[in-house]
Amino acid sequence: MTIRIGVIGTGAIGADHARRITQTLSGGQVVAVNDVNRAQAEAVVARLGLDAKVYDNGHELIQAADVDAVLVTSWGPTHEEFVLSAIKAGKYVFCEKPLATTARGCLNIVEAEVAAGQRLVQVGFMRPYDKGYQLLKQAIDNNQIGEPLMVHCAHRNPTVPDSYVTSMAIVDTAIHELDVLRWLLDDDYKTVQVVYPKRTRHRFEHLADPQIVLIETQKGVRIDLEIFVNCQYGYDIQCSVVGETGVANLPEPQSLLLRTEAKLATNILTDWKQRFIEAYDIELQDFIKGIEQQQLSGPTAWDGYAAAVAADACVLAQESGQIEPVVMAERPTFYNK
Ligand SMILES: NC(=O)C1=CN([C@@H]2O[C@H](COP(=O)(O)OP(=O)(O)OC[C@H]3O[C@@H](n4cnc5c(N)ncnc54)[C@H](O)[C@@H]3O)[C@@H](O)[C@H]2O)C=CC1
Ligand SMILES: O=C1[C@@H](O)[C@H](O)[C@@H](O)[C@H](O)[C@H]1O
Repeated sequence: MTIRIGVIGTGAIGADHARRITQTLSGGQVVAVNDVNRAQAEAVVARLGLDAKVYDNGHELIQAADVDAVLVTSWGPTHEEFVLSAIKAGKYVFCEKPLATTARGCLNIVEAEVAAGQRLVQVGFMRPYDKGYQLLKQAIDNNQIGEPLMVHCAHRNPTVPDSYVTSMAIVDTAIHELDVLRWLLDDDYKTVQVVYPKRTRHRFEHLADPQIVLIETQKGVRIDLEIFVNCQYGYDIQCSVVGETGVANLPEPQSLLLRTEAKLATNILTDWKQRFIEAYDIELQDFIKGIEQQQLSGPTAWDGYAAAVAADACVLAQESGQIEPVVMAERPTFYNK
């Protein structure tokens, strides 16, 4: 059985997901694409040699009888309407982060999915599929470092475009940590605060960069998360969990270690697409497998909501300079593990 997939938004990650479905994964075929920039959708069809219809409107694509499942990879503010439309049509939907740009928007999706009575939504949080994060989780779950007490994280991008504004450090970038740390620690968040170090000169005037997010979890773990999106030198993701009896560090991506010209050197990646390439493959393969088995198991709409609640609190904290509470709705039993 081949799952017929429609892709809404054929920009950077939409095109990359279409490529992996077509060239790397099994069980799926891209049969429909849509982008507000039609020429871009047509270019992706041509470049990947897809046998896919180009739709003028994402909602029409969702309704199409020959589309079994939908990938929402358009800009964040459009996600909620497309995911709701897919749920209404009873179709499986993989939505890139953020599930919606506000917690309220995510809750609308949660409520629609619960009312549909079936898990239809998987959120594109790929880090729980990353082998490095899985090793970290095993170390914690197997009590190799004792009870986690503190986590030190860094999320560094070499540069960002000038359309990137201060709140995007949270809703676009830190959202990955806000998701993966809940999963890693099996915990939820209690409070957040954002503090601003000295600003780098390698940024646009409107952007506060870097930023440090300070988080307290419900179990009392303290997290410091550095977001530095114009760090110049590479795409660098760090995570170090300090427990009562040891420390577990996120492994570096595999890279050749060179001894030459009196130097010990290894390359640092510069592109998020490469850093998590395997995790993206595995998450989407898992989505396709989940549809085949009619049981999705990846990050849920509730996970999307939980990250968004924390993100909303962080954005408030960016503006207030205060410690802000993270207040979640009660989790529907539908999402019990
Ligand atoms: N999981 C991850 O690591 C990553 C996730 N993302 C997420 O994926 C989404 C897309 O990001 P990128 O591909 O980097 O952006 P992009 O700007 O390269 O592509 C987005 C595409 O969506 C199209 N689009 C916008 N509104 C639309 C609408 N109403 N209907 C149809 N098409 C529409 C745009 O024309 C554009 O081609 C964002 O939500 C972003 O946060 C992006 C990069 C990495
Ligand atoms: O999701 C992503 C981008 O949208 C975001 O802009 C980057 O900061 C992240 O590192 C990348 O993983």
